[in-house]
Amino acid sequence: MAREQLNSAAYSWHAFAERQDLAAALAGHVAGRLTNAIAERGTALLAVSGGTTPAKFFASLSSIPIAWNKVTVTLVDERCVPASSPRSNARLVAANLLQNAAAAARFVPLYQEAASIGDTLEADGRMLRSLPWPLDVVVLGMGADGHTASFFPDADNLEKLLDPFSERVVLPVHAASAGEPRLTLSLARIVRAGFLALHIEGEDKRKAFESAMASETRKPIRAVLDAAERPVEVFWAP
Ligand SMILES: O=C(O)[C@H](O)[C@@H](O)[C@H](O)[C@H](O)COP(=O)(O)O
Repeated sequence: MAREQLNSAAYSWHAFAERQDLAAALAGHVAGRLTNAIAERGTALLAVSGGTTPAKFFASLSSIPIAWNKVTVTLVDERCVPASSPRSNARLVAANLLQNAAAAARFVPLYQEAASIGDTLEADGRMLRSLPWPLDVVVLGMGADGHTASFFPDADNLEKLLDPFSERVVLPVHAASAGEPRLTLSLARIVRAGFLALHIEGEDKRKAFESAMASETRKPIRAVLDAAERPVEVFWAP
């Protein structure tokens, strides 16, 4: 059960005593939204984040018996590394989400090895534009620096990444703090999602989120909340 629920115009806060309880609750919400989308339009489009936080949530969601054969899964962002790399978000999703019932889902990666990032972008742009937009569900993570997706505060094209009116689907990211070059869905695509969740764990991230909400300096996570068409559902556990 959620321990506390706080609301503001930009977000709803759902706190859980245990990370496993959060994983089960978030998985239930996401499965319900995907099922509604399939009922309404015959298909559902889900974008998930990578990193170290989502594994429990992915495992819980993978076991829920919905019409996964009508679900397309893609990534919020990706490191520009081969799918065999331990840094790959596609590898994380394959190993943790596209299992059990969810193995029937279609997965569309963000990054495909190519001669250059430019070639990748062109191929991705074509492939991703063919997806059944808009996103029905997006699950974001957040770093302690207030980044989400690959909207890193030190990205050399941050203004373009955070443009809520961008026509772009996927954008390249070069940021010293990101490690390798990244690809990310544009903020404009993310904020139109029917259900936008932020999944964070630990005291550091709770403090980072609260700081980003209170700070005059607009962190990327705040830009997403401000531009979101619906309140963002924040799921947090210690
Ligand atoms: O590719 C990524 O790393 C993610 O998409 C990124 O946005 C992630 O959600 C945050 O960096 C939090 O990562 P952790 O879950 O590892 O703290």
